[in-house]
Amino acid sequence: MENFKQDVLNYHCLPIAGKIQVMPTKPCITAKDLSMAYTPGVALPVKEIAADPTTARLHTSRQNLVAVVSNGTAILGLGNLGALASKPVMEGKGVLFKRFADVDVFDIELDTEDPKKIIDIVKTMEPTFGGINLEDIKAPECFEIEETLIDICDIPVFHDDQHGTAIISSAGLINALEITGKKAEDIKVVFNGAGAAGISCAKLFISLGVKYENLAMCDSRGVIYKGREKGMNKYKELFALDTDMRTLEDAMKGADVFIGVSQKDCVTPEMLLSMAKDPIVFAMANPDPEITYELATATRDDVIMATGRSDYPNQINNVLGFPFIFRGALDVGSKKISEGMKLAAAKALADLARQPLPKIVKDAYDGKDFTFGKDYIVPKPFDPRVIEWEAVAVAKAAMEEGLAMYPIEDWEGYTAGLRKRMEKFWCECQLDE
Ligand SMILES: NC(=O)C1=CN([C@@H]2O[C@H](COP(=O)(O)OP(=O)(O)OC[C@H]3O[C@@H](n4cnc5c(N)ncnc54)[C@H](OP(=O)(O)O)[C@@H]3O)[C@@H](O)[C@H]2O)C=CC1
Ligand SMILES: CC(=O)C(=O)O
Ligand SMILES: [Mg+2]
Repeated sequence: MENFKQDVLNYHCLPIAGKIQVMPTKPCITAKDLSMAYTPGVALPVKEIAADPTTARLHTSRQNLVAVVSNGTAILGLGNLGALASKPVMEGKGVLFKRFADVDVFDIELDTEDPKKIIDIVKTMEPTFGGINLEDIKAPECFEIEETLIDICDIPVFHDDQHGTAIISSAGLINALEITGKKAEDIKVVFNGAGAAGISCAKLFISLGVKYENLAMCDSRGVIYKGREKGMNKYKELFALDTDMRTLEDAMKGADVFIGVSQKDCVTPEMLLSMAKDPIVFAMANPDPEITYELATATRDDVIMATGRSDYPNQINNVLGFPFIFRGALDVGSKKISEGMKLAAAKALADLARQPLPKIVKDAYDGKDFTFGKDYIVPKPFDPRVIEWEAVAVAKAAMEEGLAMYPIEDWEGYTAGLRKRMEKFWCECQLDE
């Protein structure tokens, strides 16, 4: 553990501080290059864009540039540690955007908790970016911020902790239900955490067929029930149950599914033992889950267990979402990321996990094979097929909903282009046919 700590700090510090840098995409070596990149030549694209703003897509890097915006009020499960402390996570999101989907990122850490200020700043930055990924902004402020920005911006605005998490956990749920033979309409689901991630996951679960009355939501004060007065807001109110249950312990009895988007160690072995047969447990608090993988699997051998971490089976983490969802949305020039696009992403991920694994993925995981089942319900982030399945599904859904400004006609060509584009990250590997 001590070694890992030092390795992580060294990774961040050496050989240069931080995890991302800006690189030019054009040479600037000769006097002619200089006169084109900068004045006088640069005046030409300026005039083109002023005359027709859509040409910014051709003359600038805007269409491939996403702002990862945070104020550090809900950094992972570590809480409100402020804008500056959130920067390693936001740089990390930038690394993942680039590494998994070749999307460029500026991380923007805003030193304010005032939703109106955040809305104003982000809206003002719209000319710079092709999309906005909000990150680690706590509930309930995150809802107002995202809803308003979606309304007033002409580029996709997506709060990753809400929808990224909802998409991946929906993919995991679809497959865990298939494995256990349970049906969405019949299951009892308990949420621990009624913030950004919890509320959004619950909404997407409802779209998958889970019934409102079978969904018990808990927050730091326990079960959210009708008539509760303390610690409520209009988003929690949507899920208030007519029930006598008051504690997480009450809610867990007989439940089929537990979704943890709260804090570490909230779930005890006794709670897990009180769940129904073949329980599905997604303990997604980061970096430490609501119950550890070791404890959960030692407590019950029929559990389907997932965490948000990469060092255990079944990583349910929004890394499987935001890079690929933005890739698809940016490529068709979608102004929004709709419910249809989110569901398409979830279904693509669920379908992909059912396919046999190519060699490249086994190689990335020390030769291990993963077959669809209890310990492999969602694809691995290093699976190069994720971009082809998920970005394509998202782009197609945007087109079907009439949201695409730049529709794609040649899907084979687009998919081949994605594969080519990612080759620089996979240069030493070969895909099995
Ligand atoms: N695996 C993944 O991909 C992701 C995981 N997460 C994880 O989910 C967690 C929440 O993130 P997010 O929704 O953005 O944060 P928010 O701050 O928006 O919400 C946190 C919620 O957790 C509740 N909570 C806090 N402590 C407890 C507790 N002891 N018992 C029950 N509920 C509790 C809060 O209750 P109250 O409303 O009463 O304050 C609140 O409802 C974090 O641990 C984060 O790392 C988030 C996004 C993605
Ligand atoms: C994964 C992530 O976004 C979080 O835990 O907040
Ligand atoms: Mg987050």
